Amino acid sequence: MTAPANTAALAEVQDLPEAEAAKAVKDSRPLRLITCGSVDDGKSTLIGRLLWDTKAVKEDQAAALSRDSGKQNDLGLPDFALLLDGLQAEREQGITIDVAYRYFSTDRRSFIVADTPGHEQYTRNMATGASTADLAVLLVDARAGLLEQTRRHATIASLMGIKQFVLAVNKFDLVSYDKSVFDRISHEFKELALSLGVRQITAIPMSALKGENVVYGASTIMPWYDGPTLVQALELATIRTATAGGFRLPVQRVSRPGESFRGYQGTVAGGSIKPGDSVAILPSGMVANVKQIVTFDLVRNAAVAGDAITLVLDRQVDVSRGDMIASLDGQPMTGLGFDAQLVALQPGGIEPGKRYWLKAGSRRQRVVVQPVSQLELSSGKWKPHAETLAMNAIGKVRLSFDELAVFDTYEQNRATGAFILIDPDTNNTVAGGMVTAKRSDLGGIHREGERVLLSLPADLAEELMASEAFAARRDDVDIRRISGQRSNEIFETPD
Ligand SMILES: Nc1nc2c(ncn2[C@@H]2O[C@H](COP(=O)(O)OP(=O)(O)OP(=O)(O)O)[C@@H](O)[C@H]2O)c(=O)[nH]1
Repeated sequence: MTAPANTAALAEVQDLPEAEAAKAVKDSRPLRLITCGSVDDGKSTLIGRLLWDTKAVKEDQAAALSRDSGKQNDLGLPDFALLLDGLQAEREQGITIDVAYRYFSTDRRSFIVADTPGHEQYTRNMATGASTADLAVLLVDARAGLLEQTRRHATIASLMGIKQFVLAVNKFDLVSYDKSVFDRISHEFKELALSLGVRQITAIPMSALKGENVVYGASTIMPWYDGPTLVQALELATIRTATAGGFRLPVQRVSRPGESFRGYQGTVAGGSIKPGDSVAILPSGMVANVKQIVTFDLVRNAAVAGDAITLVLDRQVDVSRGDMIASLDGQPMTGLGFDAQLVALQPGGIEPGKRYWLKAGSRRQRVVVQPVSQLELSSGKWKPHAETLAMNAIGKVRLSFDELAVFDTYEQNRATGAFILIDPDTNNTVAGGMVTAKRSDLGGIHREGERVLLSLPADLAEELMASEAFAARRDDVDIRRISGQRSNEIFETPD
């Protein structure tokens, strides 16, 4: 099929119901998507095709492509996958090995696509791409249907909070555009998606190579299909708002250029703030009001998520790098124990009971990880009592900290609910994960050298410190207050 001119395709897109079209036009933020699937399903070809047909390929790039490739496909078109070969290693090995971001746009919307690799050992890059995406395009080869790798990627994408999937049933030209193949694969996929809690699913039969149902429709070849093209599905997808909750500023730096000025710098990770608003400094729980919001060169009257700011408070408080400044209403969770889900990224896996470094934003803390269960990809079920989580395994774990940690759930805030684990022996990143809930542990008991450290809510800590029992143990027990938190609040926090 010869692709029609680009404008003709966009005219087709504009035939969408008015309300939907208005919604799509209004959204000026780019939609972020990932493409994933097994090796050779055609991801690179699909992205190349998207870039080509939306005219995102610059003329010089296009010329270079024709010159360079010498490899035209059987349709006499350039090999689109070559558009994506940014990395030398990729050319050498003929595979995609890192996350590459590409940009394209239509009249309706702009898009950022993360091309994530299909090889098993690169699950980590897939997780990286998925952590910021609004939508996942999962590719399958129409001849092969869903594979274990498709299931793994769909699972990671859903764990990363992606709620919209497009199933691209690719290479449809190789199955004679057979409707029954499409029905079977899309049915199987819908079952998988539903088991993952994903309800917004669009399955599209397509040929990335020939450009059918990617940007241009293919009604003459597949008259039985009356759904959207890939681009139409992307234009109508919703952009997930990263944060539903309150203001969050993970403090990256304390700025003290002179005696009279002290500001706390970082990038707003959620919500908004204006002068006069009350904030809590976590984990200490101290409270202050915002005096001034300063950016690179001006004083602002408000800041929102994504802004890099310096916050000046109205009083002297103890704030250091790694602390979180949050709105007083709707604070993040502070505690010593959290439930999380993670993906193990290194050959050694995750060892139960080992102390790792947890890095979340500007904060780095010691943590002990206890696997609770592991996802069995073939059945989609959680198997209890996981011991080690091997590489690529997806597990539910308990995180236990020595010192108070501050998190939102990933569901509520992707910036303040996500973390990576670092092996202190090798400095390798061994897992990427998301916090799912706070555990209602009542404080914690830890040993630091000869001394025992008891972390308790403020009221219990005070009670204990006043007791005679404690007076006798003063030399070997330290009591630490979990400030701002009282025991009844902890007991009432749902697990
Ligand atoms: N017939 C046909 N071939 C296709 C189609 N899409 C991709 N291919 C071919 O399938 C092969 C693999 O495509 P790629 O785009 O390199 O696959 P990939 O999934 O990106 O593979 P990796 O980068 O190795 O993960 C290439 O030879 C493509 O030309 C299609 O729709 N129809």
